[in-house]
Amino acid sequence: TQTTRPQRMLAAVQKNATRGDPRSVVKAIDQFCRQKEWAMNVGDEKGCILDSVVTEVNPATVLELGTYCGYSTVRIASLLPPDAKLITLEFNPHNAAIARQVIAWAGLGDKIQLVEGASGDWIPKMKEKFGIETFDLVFLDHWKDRYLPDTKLMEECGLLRKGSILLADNVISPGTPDYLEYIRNSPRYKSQYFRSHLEYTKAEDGLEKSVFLG
Ligand SMILES: CNc1ncnc2c1ncn2[C@@H]1O[C@H](/C=C/CNC(=O)c2cc(-c3ccc(F)cc3)cc(O)c2O)[C@H](F)[C@H]1O
Ligand SMILES: [Mg+2]
Repeated sequence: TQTTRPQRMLAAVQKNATRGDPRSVVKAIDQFCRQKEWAMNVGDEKGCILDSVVTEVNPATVLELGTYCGYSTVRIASLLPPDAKLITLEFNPHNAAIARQVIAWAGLGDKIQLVEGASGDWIPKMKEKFGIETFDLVFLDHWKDRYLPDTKLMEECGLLRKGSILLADNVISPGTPDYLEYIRNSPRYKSQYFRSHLEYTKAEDGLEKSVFLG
C-alpha cells in the first residue's frame, strides 16, 4: 500500500540519521527534501535564522504552532538550555504520530511536549494544563490564516510578557498578509523581517521576528 510523504521522511531519518543526534536528524530531513521530495519544513536556510533567534533568546519556555513532522521542533529543542520546555501543537493525528518518532529518534523526548490538538483549543489551557505562565518564544508555522487569530488569543490569555518573541515562518510564501499588517502596525510590537528563501527553492520567503512590548 502507498506510503505518505511524512512516512517516507521518517524512513529517511531512520535510515540516515544517528539515534540521539538531533543535528543528524535535521540534516537527513534536509537531504531528503532536496534530493527526493519537497516538504514544508522551515528548511536549512531559514533554519539558520531560526537557530540564531533561539540562541539569542535562550528561552525557558517555547510554543510551536504546527509541528508537522517535527523538523523545526527538533531544530529548536537541540539548542535549548537544560531545564527549558518546548510545547508543540499538531492537530493532524498522522503528522503527530510521525513527529513523535522523529523527536524520539533525535533523543529529545524529555525537552519536547507534543500536544495533539488545535491551537485555538489549547492556547487557553496552557496555564492550567502545563503550568506555563508566559512563553519566551513562539514559533508560528501552522495554517497561515491562523497566525493572526492565534496571536490575539495568546495576548488575551496573558501568555505573552514584555520581551516575548514571536517568530513567524512564511510571511511572504505562502504569505500571511493580515498577520503582517497587524504586527507591523501595532504599537505593542517591534518587528523585523529576515529575508530568505522558501525552503529548498529560490523563491523569496522570510521570517518575521516580533518583540511583544507589553
Ligand atoms: C489551526 N490550528 C492548528 N493547530 C494545530 N496544528 C495545526 C493547526 N493548523 C495547522 N496545523 C498543523 O500544522 C501543519 C501545517 C502547516 C501549514 N504550513 C504551510 O501551509 C506551509 C506551506 C508552504 C508552501 C509554500 C509555497 C508553496 F508553493 C507551497 C507550500 C511552506 C511552508 O513553510 C508552510 O509552513 C500541519 F500540516 C497541520 O496539521
Ligand atoms: Mg512553514
